[in-house]
Amino acid sequence: MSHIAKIYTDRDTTLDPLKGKKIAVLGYGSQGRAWALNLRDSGLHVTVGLEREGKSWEQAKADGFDPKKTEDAVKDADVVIFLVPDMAQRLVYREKVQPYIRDGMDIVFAHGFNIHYRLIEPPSNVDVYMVAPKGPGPIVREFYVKGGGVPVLVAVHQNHSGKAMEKALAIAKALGGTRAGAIETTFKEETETDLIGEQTILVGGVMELMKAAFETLVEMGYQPEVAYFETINELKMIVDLIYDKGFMGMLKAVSDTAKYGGFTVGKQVINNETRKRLREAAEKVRSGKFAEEWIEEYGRGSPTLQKGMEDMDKSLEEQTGRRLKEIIERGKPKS
Ligand SMILES: NC(=O)c1ccc[n+]([C@@H]2O[C@H](COP(=O)([O-])OP(=O)(O)OC[C@H]3O[C@@H](n4cnc5c(N)ncnc54)[C@H](O)[C@@H]3O)[C@@H](O)[C@H]2O)c1
Ligand SMILES: CC(C)(O)[C@@H](O)C(=O)O
Ligand SMILES: [Mg+2]
Ligand SMILES: [Mg+2]
Repeated sequence: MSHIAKIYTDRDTTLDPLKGKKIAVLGYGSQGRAWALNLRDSGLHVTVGLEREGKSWEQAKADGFDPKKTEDAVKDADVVIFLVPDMAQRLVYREKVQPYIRDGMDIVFAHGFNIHYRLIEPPSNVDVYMVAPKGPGPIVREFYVKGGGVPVLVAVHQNHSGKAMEKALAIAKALGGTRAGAIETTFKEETETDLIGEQTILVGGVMELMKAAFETLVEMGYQPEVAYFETINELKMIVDLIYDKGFMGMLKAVSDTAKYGGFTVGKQVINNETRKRLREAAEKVRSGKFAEEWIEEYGRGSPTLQKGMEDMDKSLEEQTGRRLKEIIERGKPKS
């Protein structure tokens, strides 16, 4: 199969389609704060819309915004960006956005969940598009401030104006995304790959593999501090090498003993059985069954999510990490 993705960079993009437009950023959390700050620093007109006064409201004010109630930010806006949690978007849309939709408004997402699974179905007289950063919100901000940018995916669901992709690319540019690159995709591809990625590797897979390795060493009687540095702290350095220089660059930096053990034992730990389960998890996303399960869990007050957070907070690995924080901080490069 030969396919080359369409990738846009700063050279192919302009902020013009959004200049002078009023942009409402709904939510001021992980992505909301990064988007509001990056878009404002790129010269766009941003208003932060929030449900109520509280932590986000205070943070937005501290960052120099004058936050408004969601509906007030929306009433005035040309472009409405959904950066509240995925599960909260449907209600915010129904109660605070839908009543104020005007012809030619833009509805924008950072992840396709609510459109792909039809939880939000905007009318046909608006543009619906997505700019999905391939990285956590604080990194989207950090890279931008340091002159770089986190790569993004861009997609158009509804192109009422005929200019939806140009506007998606303008947001991608203002976010810093096109300093790296913006890959064109669909809501379906972004939604499914994002969920599969975060479950099987980025969040779920990495966390469980680190925990399993740490707990195995501790069960065998090794010191938790030694186990922490071995199975959790050093992973960043290995991943950074892969990030900077690819797998070959990483392999060249580790010993032959590590290469040989890695090639042989890695495949025994992550074996065909693991790949089968990875595929099953991916199919569960693709069939919509995961979305159904998550919506149901959220409807019950997210008990599993809350327990996961509580258990992790109390875990020996997290406690050990906290105890070693001073040492880890002291060792970090200073520039
Ligand atoms: N977190 C990430 O790094 C990341 C990366 C890529 C895409 N996304 C997508 O960005 C969007 C926002 O995710 P996030 O992780 O930044 O969100 P978040 O959990 O950090 O959002 C918190 C913000 O939403 C507000 N909020 C919380 N509950 C709410 C409710 N019930 N109703 C209205 N507002 C509420 C909070 O006050 C806060 O301002 C999602 O679509 C997500 O999939 C997130
Ligand atoms: C940062 C991630 C994991 O890539 C994002 O997809 C999220 O949902 O937070
Ligand atoms: Mg995600
Ligand atoms: Mg993601």
